Amino acid sequence: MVLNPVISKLAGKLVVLASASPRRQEILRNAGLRFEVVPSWFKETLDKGLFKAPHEYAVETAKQKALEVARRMPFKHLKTPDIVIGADTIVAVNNMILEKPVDKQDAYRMLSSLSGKEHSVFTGVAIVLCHDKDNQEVDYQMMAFYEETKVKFADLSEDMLWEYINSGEPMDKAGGYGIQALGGMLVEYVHGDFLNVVGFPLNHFCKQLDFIYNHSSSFAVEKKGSAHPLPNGSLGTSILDQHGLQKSYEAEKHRSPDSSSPKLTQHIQNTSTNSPAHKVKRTSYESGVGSRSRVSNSSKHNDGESCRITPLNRRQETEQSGTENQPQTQDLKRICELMDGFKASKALFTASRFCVFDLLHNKPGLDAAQVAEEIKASVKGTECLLEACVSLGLLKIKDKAHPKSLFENTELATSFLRSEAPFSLHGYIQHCSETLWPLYSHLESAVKEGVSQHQRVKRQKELCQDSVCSSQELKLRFMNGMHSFAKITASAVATAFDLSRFKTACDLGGCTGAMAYELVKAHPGMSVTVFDLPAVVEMREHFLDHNADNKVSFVAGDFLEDELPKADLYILARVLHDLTDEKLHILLSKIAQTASPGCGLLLSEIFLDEDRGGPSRGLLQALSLSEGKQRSASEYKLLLERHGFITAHIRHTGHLLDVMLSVKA
Ligand SMILES: C[S@@+](CC[C@H](N)C(=O)[O-])C[C@H]1O[C@@H](n2cnc3c(N)ncnc32)[C@H](O)[C@@H]1O
Repeated sequence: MVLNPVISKLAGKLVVLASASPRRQEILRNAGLRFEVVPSWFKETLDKGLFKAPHEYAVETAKQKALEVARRMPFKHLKTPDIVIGADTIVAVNNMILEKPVDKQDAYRMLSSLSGKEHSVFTGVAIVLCHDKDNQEVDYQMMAFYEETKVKFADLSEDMLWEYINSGEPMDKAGGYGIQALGGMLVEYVHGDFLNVVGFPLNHFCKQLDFIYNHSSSFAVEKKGSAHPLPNGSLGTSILDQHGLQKSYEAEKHRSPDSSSPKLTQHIQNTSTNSPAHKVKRTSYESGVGSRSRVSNSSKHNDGESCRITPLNRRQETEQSGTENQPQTQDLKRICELMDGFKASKALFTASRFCVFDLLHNKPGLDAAQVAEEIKASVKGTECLLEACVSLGLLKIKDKAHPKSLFENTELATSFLRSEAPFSLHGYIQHCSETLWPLYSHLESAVKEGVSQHQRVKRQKELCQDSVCSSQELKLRFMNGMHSFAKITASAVATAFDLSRFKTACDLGGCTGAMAYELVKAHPGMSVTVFDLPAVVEMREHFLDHNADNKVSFVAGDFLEDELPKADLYILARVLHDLTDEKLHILLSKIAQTASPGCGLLLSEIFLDEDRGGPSRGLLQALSLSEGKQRSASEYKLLLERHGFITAHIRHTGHLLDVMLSVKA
C-alpha cells in the first residue's frame, strides 16, 4: 500500500505496544500496523522536579514504559519482540504537568485550570529495537521523540464542568479530557497534530520509522541474526527545534550501565536495582526486574516463576554449549506460546466468569484470600489465578513494597474486562467460554467429519445433565456475546465510509441493534431498521438504547424467507460467513430484488488475505466449521457483483472487522 510504506516495513515483525490505551491502539490499528499489546508495569511516578521541561518528563516516561516491556517479554512471555513502542501523553499548562485525574475533585481542578486558556499536549514516544544475541543476551536500541500540540479551551461554566466530569469521561485521560469524544465540545481550537492530543502522534512516528528503516545506518534493523555490528555507547543526541519538534533523533545504544544518558541510567537503576541497564542476560532476569522487591517478599511468587522458566534455562545452557542455535530457540518459544495459548484463554474465561475484574474495580488492592472469600473459591486456586492474570497483563500488583500481593486491574482490564465498561468484552468472553470452547474441544471430530460439533456438544451436555441453562438463558448469552463484540466494532464499521446520503438503512441479522444505534449516532439523518429472527427480536428490551429509540426500529422475520424492509442501505455485519453458498445466494438475491439502483450494501466481515495466509482470527474462526466459510475481499466482491452490487470501497480497518461498501448498479 503506497500510503504506508514505512508501516509495511514492520510486517512480519513482532511489534509490541507497551500501552493499554484503547485510543493509541485504535490509531495504530487504523494505520494498518499489526501489533501485540503488552501494557507496561512501569509506574508513572518519576519525580517531575528532575525535568527542565514538561516534554522531557513525557519522553522519559515513554522510554521507561517501553524498556520495561522489552526487558520483561523474553522472560515472562518467552519471546523477544522486534520493536516495542512506548508512549506517554501529558497536558502542560503554566509549566505544570497534568496527568490522569485520580478522582472527580482532581478532574475539576485540572479542567478549571484549563478553562479559557491555551495549553500544550505533549506525547513522548519511545521506539525500542530488540536484538537477540547468540549468548542469550538481548541488546536494545532506543529512539525517542515527542510532539507538541496547542489546544485552547472555551470558558467553561461550572455547570458544563460538572456535567462533563459526571459523564465519567475525564477519569482515564491526561489533563482530564478526551478530545475525540465529549471533551471535543470544550475545545475552541487545536494547533498541530490532532492525533497527538488523542494519544499518539502518528505522523511523527511514521517519520521516525522512515528514518530508522530508510535513512539510518546506526540502527540494526535487518532480520534477527544478521544485525549490523553495533558500536558501544550513545549513537546520537536529541536536537529539538524551538517548536518542540524533534528534527534530529535521539538514539541510545543500551549496552552498559554507564550509558551516555545519566538520567536514563538513574531511572533504570531506580527500578531495576543492580542489573546492567540495557543488556539483559535471560537467565538472570529474576534479579534484575523492577518487581524484585516483591519477588523477594513473596517466596511463593518467586517459586512459581523459577518453576516456569527452569526448562527454558536448561535449554539455554544447552544452547550456550553450542549444540543449538538461535533460530531454534525462537521456534521453541513460538511453539510454547501455541501450546500454552489455551491456558491463557481459560485463565481469562475463569477470571471473567468469577467477575474478578468487576470485584477489583470496585475494591482495588485486595489480596488473594480476600478475593477468594468474595468469589467463594479456594485461596490456593484464587492465588494461582490472580498471579496468572498478572503475568498476562490483566492484573497488576498495587503496592510492590507490601508484604502481601495486593491485586488491582490494569488499564486493559478496566477498559475491556469489567462488565460495566463502555467497551466491555465480558459478554463475548462468556460466549467464547460457554459456546465456542466446547465446540473447539471437539476439533478433532470436526476436522474428521467436516461439520460443526454443535450437535455433539448438545448431546454431551444432555447426557451429563449439564443443560441447566434454559433456552432463554442460552439466547441471552448469545445476544450478550454478539452485543459486546458489536459495541467494540460498530463505531469503526459505521464510520468507515461517508454514508450521509443514505437516509434509511436495514441491518439484516442486526441482533441487539448495537450497530444500528452506532449508525444513527454517526449519521444523524439516518434511521435504521434492525431485522432479525423473531426469537432474537423478542429479547431486544435487554439492549435498548433510549437515546436513539425513535431512530431505530425492530422487525422480526427470516431473511431467507420473508419480505425484506425497503431501505437505501442494507447492512450485513458478520452474517455472510455463517451461510452456505446456497443460502448466501438466496439472501443476496432477495436484497437485490428489494433494493433500487443506487442503494448501498455495507458488508462487514474479517476479510482473509488474498493468499488465504491470514489473518489467523479468520482462519481459526473457520475451524468452528459452521455452515459457511471465510472469504477474501475479492471473493465477497465477486459474489456481490453476481447480484448486481458493484463494490465502491474496501477498507481493511486493521481493527477486528473489515468493511466493504457496494452500490446497486
Ligand atoms: C453472528 S450474528 C451477527 C450479529 C450482528 N450483525 C453483529 O455484527 O454483531 C448473526 C445474526 O444473524 C441472525 N440471523 C441468522 N439467520 C437469520 C435469518 N435467517 N433471518 C434473520 N436473521 C438471522 C442471528 O440471529 C444473529 O443475530
